[in-house]
Amino acid sequence: MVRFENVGLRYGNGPEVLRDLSFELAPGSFHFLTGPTGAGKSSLLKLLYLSERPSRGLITLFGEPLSKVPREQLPDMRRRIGVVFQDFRLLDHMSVFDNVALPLRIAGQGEKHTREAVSELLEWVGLADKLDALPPTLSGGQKQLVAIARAVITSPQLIIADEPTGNIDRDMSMKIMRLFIELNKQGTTCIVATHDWPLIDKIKRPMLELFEGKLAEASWWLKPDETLEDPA
Ligand SMILES: Nc1ncnc2c1ncn2[C@@H]1O[C@H](COP(=O)(O)OP(=O)(O)OP(=O)(O)O)[C@@H](O)[C@H]1O
Repeated sequence: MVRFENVGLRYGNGPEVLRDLSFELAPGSFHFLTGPTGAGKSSLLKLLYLSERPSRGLITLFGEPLSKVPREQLPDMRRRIGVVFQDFRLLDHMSVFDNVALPLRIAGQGEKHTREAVSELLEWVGLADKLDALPPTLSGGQKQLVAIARAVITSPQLIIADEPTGNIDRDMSMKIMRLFIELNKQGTTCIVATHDWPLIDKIKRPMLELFEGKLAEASWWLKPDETLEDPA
């Protein structure tokens, strides 16, 4: 699904903020991405959702080396990726319904299909009663649920979340993580950047750990005999 080979990233003429990254995310896997502030987590995710290009090394996404994908095909590739941000990035002047519908409308889907898909997803995240609400009237957790519904409405193969539970209370954080786990069980590959150690500890999934732009040698991985349990 994703392969990095000796990838480095620098912004402009600055120093490399990511160095010698080599790893693979198998189709259907779930990984946490951790590391201290400034270690490069968001930068690594930007490479994954095609918002930055590597300064060196090779990234292969969906089996295709990115350096060989023509620029005009990048939007198609981007549509196979759902992204969730810590600050939600909802459009405040649009209703919850319209925010979630937006990716389908941009893709030119018919209104009947869009209505059905949006209703189903808002039911799934537990916001069926908030269709007409404007984002500023929602709690942080509810905004994140809307952002997740919007991220998955195009049925992406890869979900990328950058600190999705930052500033969200514990119960809602668990609910959000359960949604990612449900998506993963349906086959979506997930990578979730977080500092939330209690969540990581509870959910027990493989982890990529960044320190000063490099992957730690001793990232913690599930032992082969350790069973994955659903969070309580
Ligand atoms: N657009 C940019 N231009 C220049 N430097 C940047 C840019 N974005 C990030 N950086 C630098 O890259 C390094 C890694 O930043 P990044 O945001 O990827 O870290 P992070 O691990 O996500 O941090 P945090 O946990 O605080 O969000 C930092 O030194 C940061 O200053």
